[in-house]
Amino acid sequence: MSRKFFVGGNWKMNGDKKFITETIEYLGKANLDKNVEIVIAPPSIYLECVHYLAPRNIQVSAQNCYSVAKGAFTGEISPVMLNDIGIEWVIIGHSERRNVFGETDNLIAEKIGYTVGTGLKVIACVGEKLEEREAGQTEAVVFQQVKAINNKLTESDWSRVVIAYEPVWAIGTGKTATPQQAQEVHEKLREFIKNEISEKVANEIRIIYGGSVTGSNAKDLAKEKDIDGFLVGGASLKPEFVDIINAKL
Ligand SMILES: O=C(CO)COP(=O)(O)O
Repeated sequence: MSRKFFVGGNWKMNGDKKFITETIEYLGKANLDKNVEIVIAPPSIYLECVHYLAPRNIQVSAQNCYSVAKGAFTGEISPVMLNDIGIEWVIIGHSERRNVFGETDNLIAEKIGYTVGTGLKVIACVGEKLEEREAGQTEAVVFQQVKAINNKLTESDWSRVVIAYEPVWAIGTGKTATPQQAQEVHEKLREFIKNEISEKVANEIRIIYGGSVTGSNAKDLAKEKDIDGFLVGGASLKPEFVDIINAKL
């Protein structure tokens, strides 16, 4: 079963108009692996601008959205409105949303369920904290996160979802999971999905890794059989993002 390699660049709350112009120009000129699905996620205020400027081989993602179409939810982003401006992807459940903004497994599952129903595609993030890993709870935590999402999805909805395994201890810390550590969790997640959802979903779903991915560690991570791509934070703001996209070449 071959799954298309997927590389997402999560800019988080970074970038300005000058950065966008320069980055789009740089990515537009770069030689990018044609077999890779590439998605960049700028802050919401720049979504339309990046969508307008981005070369055709690069899709655009929001970093978050809410679980209803419209209403009295000051400051929130509607999946229906993302569709309206031509955005195809949304990151939901990022660890910064979970840990800085207190989003629960349940809220994240609600958001993913609603968003996939509107026709958008979702990068659903899961991952354990350092203390959970040290307590031997990694599997229990990520399985529970996936289970909560599955409660809100049908089997066919999963074709619109990419799972990003992002161990919280590896995000923005420079402490990348080793290829073996990441592969181990990815493999277990795939097995869990096979038992909990279906063999088809387990075979087809992309499970990508995030957490201090760089131009120099991407190649080794990309060799692992259950690592189907990356969700990149800091390095997606730098020219080395191209090396990450091209990690399979
Ligand atoms: O959170 C991440 C991507 O969503 C990872 O961030 P870093 O690549 O900066 O560790």
